[in-house]
Amino acid sequence: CQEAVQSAAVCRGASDGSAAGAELGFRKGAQRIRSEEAQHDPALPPWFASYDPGAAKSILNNGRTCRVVFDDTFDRSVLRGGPIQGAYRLRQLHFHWGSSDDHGSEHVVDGVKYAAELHMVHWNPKHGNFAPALKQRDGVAIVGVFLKVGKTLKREMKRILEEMESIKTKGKETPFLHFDPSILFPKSRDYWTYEGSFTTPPCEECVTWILLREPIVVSPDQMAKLRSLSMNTENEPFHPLVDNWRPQQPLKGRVVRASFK
Ligand SMILES: N/C(=N\S(N)(=O)=O)N1CCCC1
Ligand SMILES: [Zn+2]
Repeated sequence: CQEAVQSAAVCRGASDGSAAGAELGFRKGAQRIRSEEAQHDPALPPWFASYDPGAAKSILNNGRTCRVVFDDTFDRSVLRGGPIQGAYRLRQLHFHWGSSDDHGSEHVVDGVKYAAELHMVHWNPKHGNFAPALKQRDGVAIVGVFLKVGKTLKREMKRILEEMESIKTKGKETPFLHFDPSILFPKSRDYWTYEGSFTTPPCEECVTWILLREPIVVSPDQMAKLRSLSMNTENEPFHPLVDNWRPQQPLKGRVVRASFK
């Protein structure tokens, strides 16, 4: 079943798989980052997240990931600076992870696969709503954070992981209030950025990726908590929710910029 999760979600060119589609699809899917080839851009400013803890609403299992949802009806929790213009609203965060610690991230850096990857999805309110923003090249900005397994636990992940019990199966959702997700960020604000797409089909090419260089460290128990989720509903046979990552796509000549030397 995990294979189905992986293979069903490869981002290709146009849905008809045509050559033209392949050309158009050059932004699709997560990328392999080669730090040597990333171009340091000294003009790239720092990025800033100013999140209102009161914007947190709920946490859910949709059978593909665990997602925390935020109120994005006004500029309440926003991302600014970095490669984006203006303030993008935080809509949700979710994770991708593997069945073991040696894989799970959607981006790969110099051949390194991390155990998991956190995505914080923001959208550009100049496009009115989230749905129309998906049709725009400057519609969405996603901050990606790698999770590495180490000896220490990430205390700031505790609240999210404590909720795994109550969202064990697909379709479960529970209130999740007073949470500022900026506590999940690593110390360093160094990042890579490139113009890409969502990693799940139809892989809209509307995403400015802001991929943080420094991973956060979580404990083996914390990773096990994430892997304790199920893909199935409570009335279906058990299928562990693991390997919800997508195969990386070749960069195809796209430029990845680095905010650091
Ligand atoms: N694929 C996605 N995010 S991701 N994995 O590219 O960050 N999304 C699809 C709709 C909302 C977010
Ligand atoms: Zn994602």
